[in-house]
Amino acid sequence: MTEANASKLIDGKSFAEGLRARVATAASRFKAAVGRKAGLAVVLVGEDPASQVYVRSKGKQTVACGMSSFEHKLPASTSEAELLALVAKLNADQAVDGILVQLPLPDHVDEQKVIAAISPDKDVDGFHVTNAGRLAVGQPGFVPCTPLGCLMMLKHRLGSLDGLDAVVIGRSNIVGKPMAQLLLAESCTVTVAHSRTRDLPAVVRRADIVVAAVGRPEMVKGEWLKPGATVIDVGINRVPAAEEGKTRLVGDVDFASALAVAGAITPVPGGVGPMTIAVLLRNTLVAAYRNAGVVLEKDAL
Ligand SMILES: Nc1nc2c(c(=O)[nH]1)N[C@@H](CN(C=O)c1ccc(C(=O)N[C@@H](CCC(=O)O)C(=O)O)cc1)CN2
Repeated sequence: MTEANASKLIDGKSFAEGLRARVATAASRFKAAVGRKAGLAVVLVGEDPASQVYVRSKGKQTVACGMSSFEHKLPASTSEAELLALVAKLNADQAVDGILVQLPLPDHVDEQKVIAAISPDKDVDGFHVTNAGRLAVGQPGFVPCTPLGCLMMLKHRLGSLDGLDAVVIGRSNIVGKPMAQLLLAESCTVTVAHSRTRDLPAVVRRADIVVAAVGRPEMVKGEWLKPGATVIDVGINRVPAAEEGKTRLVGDVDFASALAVAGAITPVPGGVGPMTIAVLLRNTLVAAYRNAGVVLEKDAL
């Protein structure tokens, strides 16, 4: 890669490392002030291989930052009632500041019901309708980790986002909608594009900021972009590799063609993904401070 292109990369891995270091400092201050570690409970139902990797990584990073990790691994046959009972137990547990139920859940469990059962003050995923509402009206709450990580990287790269045109491709509750809210709160002019959007390339070409969260491998092409645009690729898609039987990870953006046109871009892997877990740790610590009634230093995280 040329030096000019290398300078366009937004390195989520090293950004996440920096955030984790700040979380570790604030976690040790929390322990000194409150007399216990901040704690995160992660619940995994079933044996989805990717989810197992993410949950293991969450546990390891939680401990590495000086917080307590409580892992609950349940069989795929776990009933909705059993899962709801565990969530109720974790809601009442004083050692647990944050609760995360790894998604996706098996088909027989109603995801929305489970998310609704998590106390909004421990909902470090920011998926509860109360936190979605708080974000929509600009009240403090928990913001979903992936979009908050994207916003942190955008602000670090661009400074003020005031008045910029942003296009978010994808309208999921977990990424697209909260991402749009966050960009709106930064005074961007936001368009949310989706599968029914007419002439998507023309919509994308207007944007200073493109966030691709559509779940379709390499869909966004370089020729769609406004020259110099900042591109955040949320996609994590496993596709067949050139070598027989192997797979590789690609985003929702066609990286090679986009790199030639963009001003800045997140790679996959090593872009948005690592930030998702780092922001989870950040949210957990914020929850711990709030739940303990202790003030977290401004700009500590
Ligand atoms: N309850 C939740 N479930 C899920 C979430 C979430 O935020 N909350 N997000 C995703 C999965 N996820 C975290 O849970 C996650 C995905 C990807 C990464 C990551 O670091 N990806 C790497 C590549 C990893 C690989 O090689 O497969 C990267 O992009 O560099 C971290 C966390 C769905 N479920």
